[in-house]
Amino acid sequence: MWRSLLLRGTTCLVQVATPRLLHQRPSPPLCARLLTRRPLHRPPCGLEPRGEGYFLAHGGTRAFKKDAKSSVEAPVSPTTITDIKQYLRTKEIPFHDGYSCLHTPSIFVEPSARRDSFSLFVDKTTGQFLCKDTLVEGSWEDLQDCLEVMQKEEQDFLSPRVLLGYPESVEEQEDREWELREVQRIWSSSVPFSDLPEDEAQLIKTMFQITKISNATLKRFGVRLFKPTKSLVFPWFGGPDSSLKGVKLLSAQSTGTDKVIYNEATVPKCNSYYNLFGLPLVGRMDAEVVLTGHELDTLAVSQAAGLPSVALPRGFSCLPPILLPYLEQFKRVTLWLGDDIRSWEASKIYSRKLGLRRCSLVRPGESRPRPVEALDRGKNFGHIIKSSIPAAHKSIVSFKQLREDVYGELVNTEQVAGVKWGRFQELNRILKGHRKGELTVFTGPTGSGKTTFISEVALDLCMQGVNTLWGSFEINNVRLAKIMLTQFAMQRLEENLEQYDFWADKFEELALYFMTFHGQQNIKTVLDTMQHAVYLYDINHVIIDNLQFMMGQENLSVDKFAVQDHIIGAFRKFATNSSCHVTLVIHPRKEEDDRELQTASIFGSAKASQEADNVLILQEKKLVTCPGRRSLQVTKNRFDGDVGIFPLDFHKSSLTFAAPIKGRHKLRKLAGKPEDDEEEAGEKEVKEVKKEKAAKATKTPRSVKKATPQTPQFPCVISFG
Ligand SMILES: Nc1ncnc2c1ncn2[C@@H]1O[C@H](COP(=O)(O)OP(=O)(O)OP(=O)(O)O)[C@@H](O)[C@H]1O
Repeated sequence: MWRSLLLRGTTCLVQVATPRLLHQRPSPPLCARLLTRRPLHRPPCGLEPRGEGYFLAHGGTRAFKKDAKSSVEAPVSPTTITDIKQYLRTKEIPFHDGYSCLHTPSIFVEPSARRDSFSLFVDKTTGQFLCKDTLVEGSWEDLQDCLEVMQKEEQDFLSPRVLLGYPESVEEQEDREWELREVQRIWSSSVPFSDLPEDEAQLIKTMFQITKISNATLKRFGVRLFKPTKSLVFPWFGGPDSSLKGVKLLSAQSTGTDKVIYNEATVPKCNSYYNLFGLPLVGRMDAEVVLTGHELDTLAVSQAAGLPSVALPRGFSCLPPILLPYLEQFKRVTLWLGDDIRSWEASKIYSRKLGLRRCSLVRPGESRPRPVEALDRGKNFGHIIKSSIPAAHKSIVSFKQLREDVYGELVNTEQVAGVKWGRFQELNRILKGHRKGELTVFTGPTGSGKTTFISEVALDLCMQGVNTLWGSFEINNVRLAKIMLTQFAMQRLEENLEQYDFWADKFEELALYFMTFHGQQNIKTVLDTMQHAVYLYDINHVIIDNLQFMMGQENLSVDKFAVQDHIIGAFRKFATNSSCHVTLVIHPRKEEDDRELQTASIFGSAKASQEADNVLILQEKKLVTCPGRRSLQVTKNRFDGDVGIFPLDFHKSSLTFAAPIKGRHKLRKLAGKPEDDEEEAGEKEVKEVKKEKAAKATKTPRSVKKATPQTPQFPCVISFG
């Protein structure tokens, strides 16, 4: 098969003979989402893969496939590090074995002009490559193609200008130009701190609780003030020419108490904002860095510890692999991402990406707050960084090594219980929260609303910063996204099309991804894709709707329930190993008209029910007084044993669920260990009846405002000018 690479500028096609591709297509690029200002008539796009685009850059400007939401496909030919090394050796390409990447000489720079002889980085996990000198990037297959061309044409380098995967549409070009203008406009109308009158500078510093950060530090990092919104402006300088690529604006809002809420906005939008703030100040020979979760923390570390420090672009919510090459030079990386359990968990996960042996982690605690607070409280930074814990852990540990972890769990019980739902207080009450690494099994009668309900449950978490991946095998991604968008906007957008762009723009900022599978799938392919997405997008929650779509490919000559057990076991293992929550939708094994479903209605064997941490059942009958009304029953909760059931009202126009109005229904909480209740959950005498507190939730109308993501990871929109 011949593969085409479009030659930019000359518009001619180069055809590259790649025998390897006779049997397989290269994996499509994993695309970033681009800021869009879409005219209303345009339909929602990009939920399904639309042909193949390549992820190659041109002249320092990234080319992105324009997708409204990211779709994730299975890596067609999962590349192993052994394959990559083998290939490079056969092509006689020298390489260094780095922490997360292999380093090779860039084939996009003339040999005589190479500043750094090893400036092309190949990700050891995915094979994605990036040339730091030219910013050309692409898949492993793209790189192989380039090498084949070079060899065939006996060249010793390729011009980066020849490579661009797909032509930019007029609209894309307009968007990019608009962004550039916007970045320039904000930057040029912002004022350096040193140009502000002293009292004004102090006032702003007080607002942001950074009174201890000196003007000199702010100046070194180029932080400015954007007066119209009283926002701090953090610049993104990048590329070989260190040009201005974007800006992040941080605004502070007082809550009346001594707490301050920060709102962030970036241009370009957060999903294509790849700034490691502080990077331009890192010297070529620096071997140590402190990685923080916020620009202000990086300022604090730099000032107080005198160490190089860089901040992740989206807080601790993700570490995009495309940034890994920039961290390769460091022999020691200290991760000091925040002061809570979520940032601590994230630092453990990111140290795997960065290479465990060079990473050490600052454990959050009373004496180790986040850096900007540590500066405020006069903490000893040298001591905190020195006492960070090596990420590489031994297989066997003593209680001495665990005691801090145990203490951390005891003092942070609320955080340990997981992320709280914003819309489902009853779930918070029973399950306490949504925790990493757990497996939830969810079932309900056919057509009862399982997909609709779990969609809102997952959306709610996603809005709290839980990076989410959907595997919807039954309904296609466009329909699923439509359901989610309706739930997000809490209204029928069909009747309010003029609001479509407003909600779609906000929805697009959620860290929400979709697998592009439809129909029967092989479990291994699905697990490979999930693994891939966890690495690329730091996914915390995967929803598989539903398990039956993995059964068809397995050998059903063996016992069907044994197959189901095997699949559930595989998801269980994935959840544990990847620290990722998996929610598995399963059709019930049997449905009888006059009985509610039970845990036993789902599983083939007791072994399988042990694998799940949580079992949730959407009940449709009998347990409630009104026929047709649904209830959500939790029949297993490994975290603390609480189980229970609560009624749900369905709002057809917004496709959302809510607790019914006070007094009409009662929340029933079943006492005892969940295992005891499994058989009798719906029939047993309810031992503990609680007055429904849901009134609180219903008193506050679920307004449009509530649907707006407010977390620091997903910035609110600030309008400029
Ligand atoms: N509580 C409810 N009351 C009435 N209709 C509902 C309710 N929940 C969902 N629906 C509607 O029922 C239809 C089926 O919903 P959904 O696809 O979520 O069910 P499901 O249980 O996932 O179906 P399946 O068993 O086929 O997987 C949809 O049109 C949805 O809007």
